[in-house]
Amino acid sequence: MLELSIKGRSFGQPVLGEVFTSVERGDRICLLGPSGVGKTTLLNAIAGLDTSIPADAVTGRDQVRVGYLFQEHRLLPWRSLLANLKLVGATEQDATRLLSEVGLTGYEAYLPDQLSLGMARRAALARCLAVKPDLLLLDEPFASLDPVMAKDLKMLISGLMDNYPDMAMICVTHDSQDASTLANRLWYLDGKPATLKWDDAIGDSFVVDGLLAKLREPEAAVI
Ligand SMILES: Nc1ncnc2c1ncn2[C@@H]1O[C@H](COP(=O)(O)OP(=O)(O)OP(=O)(O)O)[C@@H](O)[C@H]1O
Repeated sequence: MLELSIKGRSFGQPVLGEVFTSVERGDRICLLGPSGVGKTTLLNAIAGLDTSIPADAVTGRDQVRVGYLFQEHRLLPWRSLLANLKLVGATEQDATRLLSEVGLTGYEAYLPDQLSLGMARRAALARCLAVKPDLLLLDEPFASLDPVMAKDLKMLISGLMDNYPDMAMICVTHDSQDASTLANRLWYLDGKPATLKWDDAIGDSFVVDGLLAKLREPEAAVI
């Protein structure tokens, strides 16, 4: 679906190094890596938001609709949830259904600021789905949520991925458990400049933890 041949990205100093990989339909990728390594930078490059990255570094993007769940919800605060979804092209019926899919039936007329953080994030997720994405980019969707809300959102995302089997997902997280709950593939980004030190299918959390421990060893091999 997408071929990445990113040559690098610097902000004064190099952040991303070469990233060559692909994303296929149905991929559920967890993107892990140390804080500040360049995970959001990579998502922005994939989404086409970073104009410093040449367009031909991500082949196939013209045919791929992207839904991007940013760290902050970015809903228009003066519009109702229903109106926020309609603004990106959803019909009234689809917007109502999507809000129901994320557990927000009854909140259609609410403004984003009238919601809890977890609810606002679910509303933003519904807006992502309203564009009928082929690729869902999730940037730390569970950050700042209490454990119960985070678990609910994880189950919601996992269920959505089952309901939309052709959709691909790249989810940035700091929690290796999320990789085994949500993903079938792991990207581990590390180094200065950062490259993918691991890009492969994954198994359970025990395997992920062991793998990450190995990758974090200073002499870890670069793939
Ligand atoms: N617009 C920008 N201008 C200058 N520096 C930037 C910009 N965007 C990112 N950076 C720098 O690039 C590096 C990588 O940032 P990025 O947000 O991609 O990391 P991250 O892995 O997503 O971090 P975290 O896990 O803490 O969210 C950081 O050192 C950051 O300061």
